[in-house]
Amino acid sequence: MTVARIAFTPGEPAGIGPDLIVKLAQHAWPIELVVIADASLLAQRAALLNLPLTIRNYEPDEPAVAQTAGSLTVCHIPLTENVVVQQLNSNNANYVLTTLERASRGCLSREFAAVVTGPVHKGVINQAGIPFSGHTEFFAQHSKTPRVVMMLATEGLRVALVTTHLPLKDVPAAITRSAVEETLQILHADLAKKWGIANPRILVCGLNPHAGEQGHLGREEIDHIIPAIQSMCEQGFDVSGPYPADTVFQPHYLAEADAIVAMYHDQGLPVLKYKGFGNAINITLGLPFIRTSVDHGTALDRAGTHNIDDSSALLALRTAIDMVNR
Ligand SMILES: NC(=O)c1ccc[n+]([C@@H]2O[C@H](COP(=O)([O-])OP(=O)(O)OC[C@H]3O[C@@H](n4cnc5c(N)ncnc54)[C@H](O)[C@@H]3O)[C@@H](O)[C@H]2O)c1
Ligand SMILES: N[C@H](C(=O)O)[C@H](O)COP(=O)(O)O
Repeated sequence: MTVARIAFTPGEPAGIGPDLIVKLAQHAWPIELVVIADASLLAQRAALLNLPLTIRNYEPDEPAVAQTAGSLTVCHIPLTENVVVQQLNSNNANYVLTTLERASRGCLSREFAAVVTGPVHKGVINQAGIPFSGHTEFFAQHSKTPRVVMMLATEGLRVALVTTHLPLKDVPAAITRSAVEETLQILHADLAKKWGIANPRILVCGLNPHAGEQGHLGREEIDHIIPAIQSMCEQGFDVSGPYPADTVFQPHYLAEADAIVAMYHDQGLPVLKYKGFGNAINITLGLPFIRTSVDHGTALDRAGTHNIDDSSALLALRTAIDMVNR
């Protein structure tokens, strides 16, 4: 049986991404885990954490081998400057983006079966003068995919977003009928393909308080969201709403739903993270490859300490492996 290769990008080098991959390396994996990062950074972080680590250079032309505990296969990308743990350095922003670009290129060429990402610091990349709003947008742009969907998932709840990293003032204009309908189509297709749910049931939030109160508290529901839902229903999809976002996250609604669609980041993700922070994953739907990620950020204050939770990273990797196998 051939062994799949999965790329891992640790993200911000001063944050907990390198710690997470050193911790993941303490397990054996049924795939070759190709870490796209500076090899000396990983060796230094393992030493700091006092964890065993043998680094093997990635050889793309050799057959992939399953990962043994205590080892990592590293596709070396050199840092621009040495890393001081917990200290952001905008001079390493290009390094971070080079790791993402290498992973994306490898996924598009099928060198890698999937990519799992650690957390990046969006602010420090922008501080370096490079416009960047997130992995989701980066991978969409790099793969020339016009629309992708950010979804976070934990036990008992999946939340997909119509808009991603957008200033709140720009959200209403982005809630168009086509944006909502395309999000629903991508979500429906990926729930079927990646989770094996034959006819997913999707509940859609409104944008305004009380889903617009019949137009008295905003018209986005009437003008855009309802027409998109109706169109999906006419095509035979099990989609309902718009529901007021403050009431839809109740057990009796969730019991009937495979996913909730929220209109913007902080409408849906606080609920998801309250329910499952640390035990959730972030997945980009609609990309031409599998991408999963942790549900948390760079946690700079905890980098290089033993005080981190690697549950989300473990779940992101296990989910990617399951999806590759499926
Ligand atoms: N996947 C990603 O790339 C991703 C996701 C979210 C946030 N971010 C970025 O991370 C940066 C910091 O964001 P933030 O401070 O809002 O969120 P954060 O998740 O980094 O930290 C929030 C709190 O949770 C704690 N925490 C986070 N992950 C933890 C873990 N694995 N174990 C133990 N404690 C953990 C932190 O110490 C902090 O107290 C921002 O630049 C943001 O854009 C990146
Ligand atoms: N929106 C994500 C979250 O809150 O967890 C996070 O910023 C990561 O986004 P990307 O996967 O696009 O980097």
